[in-house]
Amino acid sequence: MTEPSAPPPAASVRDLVKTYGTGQARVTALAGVTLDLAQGEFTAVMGPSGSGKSTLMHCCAGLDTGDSGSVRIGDTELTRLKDKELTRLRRDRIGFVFQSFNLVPTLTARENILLPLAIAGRRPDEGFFETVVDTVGLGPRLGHRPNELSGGQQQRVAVARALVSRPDIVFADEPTGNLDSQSGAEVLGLLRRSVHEVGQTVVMVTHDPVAAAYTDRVVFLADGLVVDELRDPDREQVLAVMTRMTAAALDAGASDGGA
Ligand SMILES: Nc1ncnc2c1ncn2[C@@H]1O[C@H](COP(=O)(O)OP(=O)(O)OP(=O)(O)O)[C@@H](O)[C@H]1O
Repeated sequence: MTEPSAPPPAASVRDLVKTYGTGQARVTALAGVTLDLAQGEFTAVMGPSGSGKSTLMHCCAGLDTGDSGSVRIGDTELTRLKDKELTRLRRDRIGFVFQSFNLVPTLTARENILLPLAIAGRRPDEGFFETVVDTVGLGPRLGHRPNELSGGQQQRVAVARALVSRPDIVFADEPTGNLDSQSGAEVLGLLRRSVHEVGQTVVMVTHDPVAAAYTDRVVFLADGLVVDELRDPDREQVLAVMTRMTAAALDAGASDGGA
């Protein structure tokens, strides 16, 4: 008899290297990242500007490819997929939330939420649609167009759109970057509920220690490598790691300058 095995990670990255440019303009964005993202967990990716956060997220989401190493979504190895298969994987198994909402201005909130399913030719599961709309708290505003909604409400529509197809993993790139703190808290609370109540896997890039404190785990990048992580973080712990990383970068800069 075989033992029941633990579920595979929602995403796993092995020795991922990504460079941009050539010659003197060559930049190493990812220098060999290895990382597992567990199913049903809310993970934040943090690190200084230029540390590789967006590149890592884009490679994990099949929007960009590394030079070497591997990226899996579940047990699908992305580097082996042809363009069409990658497009289908992004459409069917991945959800996105962007800093700038990216809603279609001529469609209502309801139509925006259902758009990815319509594009995929899938019928919405009415029960789950209601659950998502309840969780997002948009009921009376579903008939409104984006320009009739506040920034926070627009981002909640974008989160609902990412959740409604029940993707294997949702990638959120600074989802609260354009929001005031109250609206940001609503969006973060929503993402956290989607993880803890619906079992969604969410990965979020953020610069904000308050946002990171909503997550189960924070992974810190510096110079294209994972350098630290925290479990069940609070804001002070996140700030302490960020301060330590800034001091280490200043030290390294000072010794480079002295060399
Ligand atoms: N298309 C590109 N062409 C050239 N260099 C790039 C490109 N995209 C990213 N880079 C470089 O790769 C490195 C990592 O960039 P990336 O955007 O992943 O960092 P980040 O941590 O997301 O930064 P930020 O917090 O400022 O958004 C940086 O040095 C950046 O300048």
